[in-house]
Amino acid sequence: MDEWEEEETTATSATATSCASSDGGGRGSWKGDRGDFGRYGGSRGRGGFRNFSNTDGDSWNGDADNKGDGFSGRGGRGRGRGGFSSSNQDRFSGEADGAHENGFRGRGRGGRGGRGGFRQDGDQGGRGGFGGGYRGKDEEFFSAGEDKASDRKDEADGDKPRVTYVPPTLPDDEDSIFSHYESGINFDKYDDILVDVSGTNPTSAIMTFEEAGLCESLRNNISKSGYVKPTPVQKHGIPIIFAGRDLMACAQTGSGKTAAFLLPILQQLMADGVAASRFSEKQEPEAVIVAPTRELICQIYLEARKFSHGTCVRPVVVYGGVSTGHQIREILKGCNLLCGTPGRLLDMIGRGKVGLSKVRYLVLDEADRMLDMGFEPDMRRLVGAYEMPSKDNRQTLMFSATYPEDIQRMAADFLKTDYLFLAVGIVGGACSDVEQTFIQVTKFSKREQLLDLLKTTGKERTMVFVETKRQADFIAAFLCQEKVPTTSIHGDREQRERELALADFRSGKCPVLVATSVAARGLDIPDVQHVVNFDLPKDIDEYVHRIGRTGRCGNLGRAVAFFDPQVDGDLARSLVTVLSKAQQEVPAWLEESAFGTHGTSGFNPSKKTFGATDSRKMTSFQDQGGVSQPGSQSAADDDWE
Ligand SMILES: Nc1ncnc2c1ncn2[C@@H]1O[C@H](COP(=O)(O)OP(=O)(O)OP(=O)(O)O)[C@@H](O)[C@H]1O
Repeated sequence: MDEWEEEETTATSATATSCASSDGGGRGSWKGDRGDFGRYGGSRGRGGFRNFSNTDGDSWNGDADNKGDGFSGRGGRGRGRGGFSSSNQDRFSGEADGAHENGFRGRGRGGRGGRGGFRQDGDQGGRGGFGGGYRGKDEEFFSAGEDKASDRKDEADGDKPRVTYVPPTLPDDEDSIFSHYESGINFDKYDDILVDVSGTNPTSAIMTFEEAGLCESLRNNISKSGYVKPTPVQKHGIPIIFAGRDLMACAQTGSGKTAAFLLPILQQLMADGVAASRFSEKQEPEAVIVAPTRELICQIYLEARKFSHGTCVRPVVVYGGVSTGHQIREILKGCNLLCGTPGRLLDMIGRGKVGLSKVRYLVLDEADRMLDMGFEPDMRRLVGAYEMPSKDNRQTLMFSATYPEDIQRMAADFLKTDYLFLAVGIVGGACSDVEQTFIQVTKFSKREQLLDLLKTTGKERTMVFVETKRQADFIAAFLCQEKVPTTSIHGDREQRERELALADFRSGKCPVLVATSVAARGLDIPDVQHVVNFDLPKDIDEYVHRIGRTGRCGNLGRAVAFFDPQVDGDLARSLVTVLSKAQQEVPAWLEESAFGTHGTSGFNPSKKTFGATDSRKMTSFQDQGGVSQPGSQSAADDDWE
């Protein structure tokens, strides 16, 4: 066996993930009201909530056959030397006998950590070199695997569980590849959105896909995907990329940013006759795309696979929680466009399976997230990696719906000085197709309010966002107990559980998905009619991304937020700003909470960077009322603010 080869388990051996099953051992108890989960663990060595599925039916049958099942079993006992901290300020000590962030008390052993401490997914965590460990709220469990010697030592020692999960083989019939949901009644209203391109010598927009001069296979794939005309970010973004310019693009959630970068990249690779070759032990992709979460990068990969269908360009995806050996074998079949989460991508580079010398395009999706404190070091490692062309010798493309000013300034380090800034609509603004409602609550009334709400939504797909992984498990368990078919996704779940949870949600088997911020960005799930912010996030951008899981591609959506004045007061001003910029009614009580009893006269919306535009400009577009015309482009450095 090669160093990376390992025995694998396939998806067929995955345990169930949603609404209660019974393979968890059957000894523990779930004490619902106070969040005391007792021995709420599940399977060996993970200490997490996992037997949460009723594969036979829709609702969780908490009283009878599952009594004692599901929420028990043996939790993980970390024995790593490191620690685990997240932005939730929780801390897991590897010595703590399973009492990790979620407060689950595991029994028995399992999940022994290496140096990275808590190591949910084995081969991603705790390697030497970068120190490893869990980094950031609910996201990548990371290691970059530079220290191969210590990797091998870990593996040889059997000092860490090996990730053996191999995702199910993707269906390769055209119906599956090109399945899509319909754009909504407001799709044409995209054309009314103000667009601004700033920077020197901006390019002209295209109005149709025909004008883009795409090759036939790409045109066919676009049409099989149901795309008739480009969205504004595509109209402007595609020619900018064709012109070889670096780009920082901001457009509202669900407005087609993925195709805006994939189509021109694929077109240019095809035009240049790039073709995958399996005759190399080290693959050299021409394009590298990074995104912050596993599910999002998989989705981007599926889009790339769809658009490159029937061509010689081969996309590959790498992300944590999945067998490394499996992913290396996929890479070695040929790789022109590599999609990856940062930790696993750096790992593959460190292992010498991926070379960067041919990289022409580097794409950061959810760029503001990729450059914030959690991922910035990885991004700097990536651009500084051996053979990675300098920024002058590659095209760097950044996309997001939000761009805080400080992040924009830092992003400039990664871009050529003459990059273009594309703003479609209000930078950082919420999608106006999402109707936002706020309900004032107290901490103790939230669960009942949620239940009442879900009774009115019936089987419509609803995402319920909470702040912590423990809360996600707790609320999901509570809903299941109340016979609401529910599943959950968060960073403590194994990858196969995360994938199954999403699949159950997509299929409608579990129409309610309780999620942490791991699902806040980018996920494009058809027919999500509702988003509930059970807990509001601390950050307004996070709120904008969360509610953007509904109301996508011209469809209408609804977002309900529980506002607890004791906890959420700091967010009130930003919320008022988001609501008013999305032309939605601001409840008087929220305004009062934001500005006191004296009303809003003379207020300066949000101390935060919301509403920022191209940071190279000094004032804000919104604050000046905006002078750009729909679909217009400002000339170089036009003072459109
Ligand atoms: N021109 C188009 N015509 C029809 N549908 C489109 C078009 N462009 C994109 N879509 C579809 O719109 C949906 C949203 O696109 P996408 O996921 O790229 O949005 P996004 O802007 O990246 O959102 P987010 O900010 O949440 O990441 C997808 O289902 C995509 O296939």
